[in-house]
Amino acid sequence: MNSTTPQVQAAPRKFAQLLSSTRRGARLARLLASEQFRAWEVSPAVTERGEQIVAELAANAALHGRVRGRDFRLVLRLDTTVGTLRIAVSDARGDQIPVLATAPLPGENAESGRGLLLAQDLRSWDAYRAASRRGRGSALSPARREQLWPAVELFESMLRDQKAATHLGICARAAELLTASSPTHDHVVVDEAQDLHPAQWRVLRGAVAPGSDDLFITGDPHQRIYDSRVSLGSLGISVTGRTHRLRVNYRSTEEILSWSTGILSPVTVEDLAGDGSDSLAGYRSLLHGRRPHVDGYGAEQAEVAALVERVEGWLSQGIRPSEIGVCTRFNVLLDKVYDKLSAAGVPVARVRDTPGPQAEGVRLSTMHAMKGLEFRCVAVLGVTARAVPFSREVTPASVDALQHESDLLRERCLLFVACTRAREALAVSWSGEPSPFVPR
Ligand SMILES: Nc1ncnc2c1ncn2[C@@H]1O[C@H](COP(=O)(O)OP(=O)(O)OP(=O)(O)O)[C@@H](O)[C@H]1O
Repeated sequence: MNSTTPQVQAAPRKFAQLLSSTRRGARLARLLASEQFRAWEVSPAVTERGEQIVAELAANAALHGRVRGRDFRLVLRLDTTVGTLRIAVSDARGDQIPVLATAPLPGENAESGRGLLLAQDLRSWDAYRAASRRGRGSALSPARREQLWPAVELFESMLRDQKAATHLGICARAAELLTASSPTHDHVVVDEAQDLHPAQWRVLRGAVAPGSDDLFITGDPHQRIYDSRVSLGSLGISVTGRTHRLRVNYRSTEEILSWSTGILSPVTVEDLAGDGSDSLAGYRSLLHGRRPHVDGYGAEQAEVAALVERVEGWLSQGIRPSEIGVCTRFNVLLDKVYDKLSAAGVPVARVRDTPGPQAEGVRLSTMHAMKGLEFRCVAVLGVTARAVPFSREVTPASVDALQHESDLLRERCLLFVACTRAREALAVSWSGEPSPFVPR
């Protein structure tokens, strides 16, 4: 059996069909899936990927898992709780279970461990075989690398066939072109540096010649919400003796700041340059206000109802709707908030629709999209043990203990980012069991 899960937002549905283990059956699987995605109004981008996945898995079931007279099974499922489309193809050979990998495949976003290929700019089998994971994450054995390499080549050839490229692939190519040419810029200013991938750093490094005023970099390692661990020195960016730490916060009140700092206080965070640890010691605000409201509810409905009341309370104090931000881990809960606030006559606007500063409406956003924003009042909803950390985003400790810790830290930072968007008032809530990251 094979399965995979591209991301979408859709209502809960299931489709299951038995098909003959033949080329014709595999073709039919693709057509049926395509029809089903259309009926479910799945976005064209996800439909396209979904069709390819069904075609690949069904072809494998017909080719490698064939048993005369037995069908293979296609199951499509839209999961509303987290907004995923799950595709499962079970071949007819239930007696021959494939060997499961004990470690996850590398993703795109880290210097070592996940994303090794682009992070270290590895272009050939020889380079991949010799690459070091720099003591982070569990090492991949030569045998496992040998298994993985054909998948890398297959992926790249599929991209070539479709004349497509990944974002980081384009960065790698851009860096290559810049390295081969003269620098294109005199100065480069970088913000939110903590979330840049090594492939993106290489583009910036290539754009400007090393010098005293080459790169001006700002970032906060406590706000790292993507898996981008970087050693700037190894990318030719020297920061030693050139850094300045900003310790006064002019955005949030001391009450909001010290409560939010409690989210990160149990852990150590690697510094921006990737050569040591950073801390929030001495980080302070000159502003004062009320302590954050931190509340648990028995059910999500009650939590959303309380949010509506809280927003109405803020509005009655003369705060404009656009000065209020509401965020959640997932769009599913955000949709419910949207409906309830609208039903109560409160204007709303989604951050993903990039409303201009003049646009009316309480801003609704996922925690990820809150990065870099600020509001007079912020409500962070759905801070449950199930959502933060979100287990599907966390590598099991049994697979890779170091990656597990790193994934948990990223989820912790996400909550920190969401809470520190508030200037004057912060309300944090959940229903059922609270997130273990909520300070006690
Ligand atoms: N020296 C200052 N005096 C008064 N207000 C300031 C000062 N510096 C910044 N601010 C205010 O503090 C808030 C945060 O500033 P800014 O967005 O530059 O911070 P930041 O470090 O980029 O934050 P983050 O990385 O968390 O998004 C803004 O509302 C800004 O106007």
